[in-house]
Amino acid sequence: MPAKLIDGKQIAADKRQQIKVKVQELAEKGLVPGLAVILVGENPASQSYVKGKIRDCKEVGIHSELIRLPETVTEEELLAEVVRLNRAPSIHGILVQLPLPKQISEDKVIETIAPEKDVDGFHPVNLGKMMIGQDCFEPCTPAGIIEMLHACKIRIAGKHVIIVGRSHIVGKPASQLFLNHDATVTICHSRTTPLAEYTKQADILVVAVGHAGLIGAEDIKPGAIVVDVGMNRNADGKLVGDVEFPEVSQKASFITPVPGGVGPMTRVMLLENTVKAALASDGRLQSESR
Ligand SMILES: Nc1nc2c(c(=O)[nH]1)N[C@@H](CN(C=O)c1ccc(C(=O)N[C@@H](CCC(=O)O)C(=O)O)cc1)CN2
Repeated sequence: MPAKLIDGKQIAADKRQQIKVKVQELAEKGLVPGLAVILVGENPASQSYVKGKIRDCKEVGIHSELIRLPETVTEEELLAEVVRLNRAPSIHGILVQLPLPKQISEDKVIETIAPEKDVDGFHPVNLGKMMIGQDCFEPCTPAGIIEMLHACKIRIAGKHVIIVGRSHIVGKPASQLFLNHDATVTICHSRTTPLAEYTKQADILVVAVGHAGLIGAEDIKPGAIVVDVGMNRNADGKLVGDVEFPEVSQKASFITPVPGGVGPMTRVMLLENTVKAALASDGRLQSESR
């Protein structure tokens, strides 16, 4: 029987609706959540992702500011912008779109964002808190994956989760989040050989490498739950994941599509983190933020 589709687009749309209601309630209490997005340069993919984030904010009533800086901006100038936003009372969340040009240290930029405004969840303070199970901003892609599994009533506790990819944005934080949800976690990467010997053991397989066609039907066990985080353009310019969807969907029990799977969830978790940051900033409403 073919796998059930995990419809990230629909799950994210439902969640946006809930967030919109929450934002309206907060606005009535005098709190309008605010997100600042910094976009450096003209990378077409980044421009399109940022446009989507600003559109999402408008849809749910979050105040947004887009700060565009040229490709040639210096690290000092970018850091000064982050410091200004750290101090801006109407801004509760700051996101610097990645990747950044090579003259700028991404680590330095992320470490300059105030942890309480780090709605991307990339600051070492938030990553450290996540590691020890404290309340924090969880990185949007891993948090979105957990959220979509919950929405499909897929139990995580006790499952063997195999994550292929060890990036700071997805693989590493995803492994920690799954562990926090009582999964048994294995991380695989470019030096893991033979990869298929590992992926075939997964109850839940998360693939976040950026290599089209990396995982075929022979690489999974029957009934596995497959989450495809990959985003690649094929020869026809079509967006595809890391998983061979037509064949893998015949063997898996659940599968996420690309597009329409993890991507929309990443976007909606940013809105959720921004509302959380706004709530935490307001002494009157702090009890609602937990
Ligand atoms: N500061 C950050 N930079 C980057 C992040 C991030 O979480 N924070 N993640 C990625 C890009 N990204 C968000 O910024 C992102 C990528 C893709 C999507 C998405 O909705 N994809 C759609 C397809 C879009 C298309 O057609 O091109 C989908 O999968 O359906 C959302 C967010 C790197 N940088």
